[in-house]
Formats: sequence, structure tokens, C-alpha cells
Amino acid sequence: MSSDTQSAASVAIRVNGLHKCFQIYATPGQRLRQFVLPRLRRWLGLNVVNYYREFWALRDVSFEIKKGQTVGVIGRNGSGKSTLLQMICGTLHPTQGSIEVQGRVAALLELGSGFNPEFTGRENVFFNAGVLGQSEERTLEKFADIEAFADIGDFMDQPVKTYSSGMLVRLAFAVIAHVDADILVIDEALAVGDAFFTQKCMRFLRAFMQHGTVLFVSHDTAAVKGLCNHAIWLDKGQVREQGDPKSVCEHYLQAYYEAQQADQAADDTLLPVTASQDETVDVPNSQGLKGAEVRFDQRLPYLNASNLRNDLRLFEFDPDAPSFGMGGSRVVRVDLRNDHGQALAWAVGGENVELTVEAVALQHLRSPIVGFVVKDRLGQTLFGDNTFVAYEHQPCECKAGQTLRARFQFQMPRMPVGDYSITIAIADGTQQEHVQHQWIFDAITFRSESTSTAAGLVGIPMAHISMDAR
Ligand SMILES: Nc1ncnc2c1ncn2[C@@H]1O[C@H](COP(=O)(O)OP(=O)(O)OP(=O)(O)O)[C@@H](O)[C@H]1O
Repeated sequence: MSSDTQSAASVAIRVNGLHKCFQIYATPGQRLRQFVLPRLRRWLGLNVVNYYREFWALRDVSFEIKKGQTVGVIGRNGSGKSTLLQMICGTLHPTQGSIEVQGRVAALLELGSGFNPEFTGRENVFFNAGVLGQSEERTLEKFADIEAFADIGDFMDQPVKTYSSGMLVRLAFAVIAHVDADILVIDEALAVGDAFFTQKCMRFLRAFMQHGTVLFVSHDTAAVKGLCNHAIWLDKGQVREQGDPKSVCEHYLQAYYEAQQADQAADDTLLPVTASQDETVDVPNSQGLKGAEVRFDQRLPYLNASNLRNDLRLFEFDPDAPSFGMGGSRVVRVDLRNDHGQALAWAVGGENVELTVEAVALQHLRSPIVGFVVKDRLGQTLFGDNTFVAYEHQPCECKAGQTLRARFQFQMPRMPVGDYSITIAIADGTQQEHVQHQWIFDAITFRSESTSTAAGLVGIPMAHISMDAR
């Protein structure tokens, strides 16, 4: 087999130069005119006039998805995500360009689509599975599993027009999970239900991802980073960026914040106060702070105590880590400290630590907010907090040139072996409306070298464990 044939065989979806134009009519009358008059004018040999406005929902979109990839499509409302996925599923036709799909596609894109409202759930299972290309015999073989997955009890024999939206999702997901699909296309906003159902869907999805191709739309960048190995960012109908989910999501988030800041800048009430000439501030060289303090190894008191100790190796604050923001303050120091205020090079899961963040205000900050989030290797947010609630009624005003210092004391959870990072953000305003002054991805990173955490994303420190037998 030639390498070209091999690479063609490994492609699940190939989209090439895709355009989609919708015709927008100002009134239903215009639609009727469009239906009749151009034909008439053409017949009479007159110039054809159109009665619609063109709206290009997608322009020149191209990408390739390999078999077995899990791809997240992100973008703001109206950026063209659903239009793209509907075309991949064949429910919408491109205006221009091509789409090649290899394998059976099952989709959860629009609530109730693929179901006949008058049919019972049972009838719809056969109907929908048939539309997705599955034989009646095969659906019959799987019916008990589908019924158990949907778990809607007697409603299975009621017309689906009597279903709640949650029941519709359960039935739709149960069907797509049992049609031997090669490619799943899912709008994450629809795949919601109670916690048990969500967990069931996630278990199914993770198992499917071992062999199948998944394409999902999401507004949740943490989910995209956690689940996907490729991300496509659509912006106003065009591919703005695609590739590694972590960097695509970070750039997307950055652009989102910048756009929000631009909107807020137009609003005088939130306009940041710019430092005047005589308030010019020198930023201490944060590099100079490195190694200024002897780092204390918090493991020492615990050495020899246990071979299950959760050792966390902390790396120093990286002032050059990627960041964005309006630049009204600059973070100069981030570290984890012990109860004695000593900066740590190692910490131990389960012990008290203090995350200290120091930032220099380059302009007057009326209601500064300092926040952090701890993320795992996949970019999933594990935990985090900010100073907003504590200072909501008594803002900690910070003048240009002053140093803002925030401390978060907490018990470090026990972390499974792997790499982690802490993102830091400095804003001014309220939780809902604020100016983002600096948002630093991966300000400090740490590595869990060994662990006693058996399962889960983090291990909660146990105050006490007991057992007895009488
Ligand atoms: N049938 C249609 N007729 C006219 N315009 C449409 C039609 N379907 C979608 N659009 C427009 O195309 C653009 C892209 O819509 P689409 O639903 O694909 O966006 P999206 O990224 O999925 O948005 P959201 O996140 O809000 O679901 C929007 O401006 C929408 O109004």
C-alpha cells in the first residue's frame, strides 16, 4: 500500500474549502417573491433580481480528522459550529466545497431530530437506528441494552411527544451508543442529564474513544482540553486555529477576554484608570527574586515515615509564562509556603500550604481580585479560588506602584502522579464584570512524584479514618 493510500485510509473526515451561505428573507412575502419572480423574469428574458440577503455562515473551512481522534469544535455563539457538524452529518448541504466521511456517523445535534413525535420510544428506537443504517435484527439484539441505557421505565411505550427534554436526550444517547457507529458527533450542550446519566455517557464516550472517532461541539474549554486530542476553533465561520487542544483553548480564552475587555472599555463606568505620568512604576525584576530565599523541603519532618507519602516537586514561578491582559498590574512572584512562611521546593499532599501571589500595580486598582486555578496535564481544572467574596464589601484598593499580595491557605489535596500547573489571574472589578489585567497560564508548575491516591482527579485529605468489628 502506498503511503498516500495509507494516509487516505486513516482519515475519518476530510473537509475541503467548505462554504455555507444561507438566504435571509426580510419577510415571508420576499420568500414567495423569490420563488416565483426570478423564474418568471428568466422566462421573459429579463434580468434576474433576488429577494434575499446572503449570509455566509462558513467560509473556506478545511481540515482533516484521523480515525480514532477526539476533536473538539469551539467558538462563540453563531460562529458556525452547528452548521459545520450538520453538514458532516449530511443534514445540510454545502454551498461550495466538499466533505468526505468514512464510516457510519451517529449524531446528537438537535433535540428530538431523528424521532417521530407520534411514535413510542420503542418504535423510535427502531426508526432512528434504521435511519442511522442499522438493521432491525441488530437493533432487536441490542434492545435490552438500549432500554437499560435510557432507563426511562414505562415511558418507553409512550409517544415521545410526552417526553421531557431529559428523557429525549436519554433515548437519543441510548440509540447512538448502540448503532455500531464509527464516528460520533455530539453537541455537548445536549448531552446533559442528572449526574448518574452524565457519568454513564462519559463512561460510554471514553470507551468509544478507544477505537472510534468523536467530534464534539463545546463551550467548555476544560472539557475540550480534558477529552480531546485535537481542537478546531471557529470564528465568524472561519477556522481561526486548530491543533493541540491546550494551546487552541488558551488562545480562544485569551481572545474571548480581549473582546470582553474591548466591550467593557467602551463603558465609562468600567474604564480602567490609567497611571498618570507621575505615577510611573518600576517593576522589580522578578528574575532577581529567584533563589533569594532558601527553599525549605517540607518532606524533611516526614522522611522515613511512609513510602506512600505524596511528594510534590514544585518548580519556580516562570515570569515569562504565556500571559495576556490589559497590563494594569504585573505578577512578580508566586510560590507555595509552609506554616512558617518558608517558600517550598517540595510539598506534601495532605499538608497545609499557602499560595502567595505578589503583583505590582501599574495603575490604580479599585477592587482588585486575585485568583488561581490548579489544572492537570490535560488542562482539566481541579480546584481554585479567588479573593472576590472575601473582599467584596471592603475592596483592598491598591494604588499604582503598590504591591498587591494575596495569600490562599489550604490543605494540599493528594495528587495522582503527573504534572500540574497553576494559572494566576489579577483583575479589577467584580466577579461578573471586571478588567482582566494579567492572566498567566502555567505561572508555576509542579509534579507529583509518588502518591497514595488510588482513584479520582485529586485525593481529599482525610481527617480521620476508622473501622471496627464487634
Ligand atoms: N437556517 C438558517 N438560516 C439562516 N441563518 C442561519 C441558519 N442556520 C444558522 N444560521 C446562522 O449561521 C450562523 C452560524 O450558526 P450556527 O448555529 O452554526 O452557530 P454555532 O456556532 O453553532 O452557535 P451556538 O454556539 O449559538 O449554537 C449564525 O449567525 C446563525 O444565525
